Amino acid sequence: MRRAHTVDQVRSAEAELMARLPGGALMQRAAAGLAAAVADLLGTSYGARVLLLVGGGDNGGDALYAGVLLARRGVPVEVVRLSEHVHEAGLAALRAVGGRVVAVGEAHRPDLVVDGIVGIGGRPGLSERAVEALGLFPDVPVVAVDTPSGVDVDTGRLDGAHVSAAVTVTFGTHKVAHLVDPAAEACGVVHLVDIGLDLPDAAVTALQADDVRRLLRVPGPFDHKYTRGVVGVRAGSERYPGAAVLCTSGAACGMAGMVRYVGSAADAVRARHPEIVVGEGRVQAWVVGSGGSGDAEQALVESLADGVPVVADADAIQHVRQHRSDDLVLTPHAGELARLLDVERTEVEANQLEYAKRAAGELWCVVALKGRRTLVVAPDGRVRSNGTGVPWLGTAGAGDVLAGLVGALVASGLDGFDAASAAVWLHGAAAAEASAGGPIVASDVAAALPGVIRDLVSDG
Ligand SMILES: NC(=O)C1=CN([C@@H]2O[C@H](COP(=O)(O)OP(=O)(O)OC[C@H]3O[C@@H](n4cnc5c(N)ncnc54)[C@H](OP(=O)(O)O)[C@@H]3O)[C@@H](O)[C@H]2O)[C@@H](O)CC1
Ligand SMILES: Nc1ncnc2c1ncn2[C@@H]1O[C@H](COP(=O)(O)OP(=O)(O)O)[C@@H](O)[C@H]1O
Ligand SMILES: [K+]
Repeated sequence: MRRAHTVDQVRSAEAELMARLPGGALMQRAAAGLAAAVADLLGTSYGARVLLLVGGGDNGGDALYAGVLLARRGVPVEVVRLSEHVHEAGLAALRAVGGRVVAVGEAHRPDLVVDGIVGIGGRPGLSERAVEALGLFPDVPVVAVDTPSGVDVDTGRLDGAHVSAAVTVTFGTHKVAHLVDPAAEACGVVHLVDIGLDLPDAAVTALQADDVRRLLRVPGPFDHKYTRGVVGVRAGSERYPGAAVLCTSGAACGMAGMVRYVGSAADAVRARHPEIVVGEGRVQAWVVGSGGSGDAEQALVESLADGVPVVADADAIQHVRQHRSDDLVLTPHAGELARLLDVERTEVEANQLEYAKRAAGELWCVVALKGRRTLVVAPDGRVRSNGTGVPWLGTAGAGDVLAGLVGALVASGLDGFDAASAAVWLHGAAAAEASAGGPIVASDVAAALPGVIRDLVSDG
């Protein structure tokens, strides 16, 4: 499990640890991890240069002490100071090993820029001088120290100018901005350096393969189709029969013992999946709304009447205020969540954590806000951010497959929060597998699911 903590949580843990260690020890640990990551990126190329952009806080101190370690290994290091007062001892140590302070405009072209402008003490946005310094070598990759400067660390929002890093080296734990878009995208690849912090429960987590494996229910010797769970799908319409096929394809990933289908696209569903049973019957979970068009409200009402958990997708989502349940999973994209909350789509895209939490709290349900990093939020405020997937997954019908998959996992016995988080992980992994770097359509994602699940459960 990857864990992200808030700035306050990190500061308390740091204070506790610092009280037990000699002064400056944590900064030395951070700097050593940072220098190692930078050296790795520079590789063996002789004479590779590093430019440090250094602000007035301890983030700049980390950058300066990492510069010391790099300079000792023969790397030419230059520093642009972006504050009147930078970490004096760090600067003196760097000068002592040959590091040079240069004015903006005097710097040699570096192979890497190190962003030590601000870290967890930073406010969103950047000063004009910082923007100017970053603009000197726009094509040179940036390694961000702890967080890309300018992002809102506790929310993942972007508000004004910010660093876009190729790599972010962070200390002690991930921060929320590393796992929540749009800031997460600005972090590039995130590398965590352990500095020995003792931390409380995380604000945001990200499941890894082992976590998903532990959640999945593998059939035992005495299981049969009914003990494994039956998932019902009410999806598709005259207008969108394909959504019924895609949603049932996700449901038919093999994790439930049976899939039932109710709706107007029965012929298309049967033609693709002869194993799917058409017609009403007992189910352990319903999936409703994918491509449901005008029939979605009726489908939602009928599904809720069964008193089992319901996954509401697409057209069903806008009706959940009128038809409430306390065992509901919503799978909106930003546009659908915006409609539910009566705000603009761009607002939701810019404040993903806030709006996903708002909907989960207001409607007391699980919300999976789909996107590059899908966020799954429980009504009690727990948040999981998904790290699998590829941009090729942004293709019509991919959401229908996901809704069916969430339903299958709920029917197999997972609660809505675990089902949604495991499903988005598997869905993203299946997309990556199917894509292998190239284009895919939604059916390819569904087709790749059993193989991804097989590899996962047989790996453990
Ligand atoms: N604590 C620890 O044990 C450890 C901490 N570690 C490291 O310390 C970092 C936190 O250091 P920090 O607390 O000194 O804050 P930091 O992020 O450097 O910035 C604060 C300074 O920036 C300024 N400023 C703010 N916003 C700004 C903006 N938008 N644009 C420009 N300036 C802005 C603000 O000045 P102000 O404007 O408020 O006067 C203030 O001077 C942390 O991320 C990690 O790297 C590691 O060594 C491990 C151990
Ligand atoms: N840039 C992206 N990177 C990774 N995944 C993406 C990206 N864009 C969209 N996705 C994923 O693709 C799926 C699209 O679902 P959705 O928007 O509901 O499409 P549809 O309604 O056509 O089925 C979601 O699972 C979403 O998380
Ligand atoms: K930084």
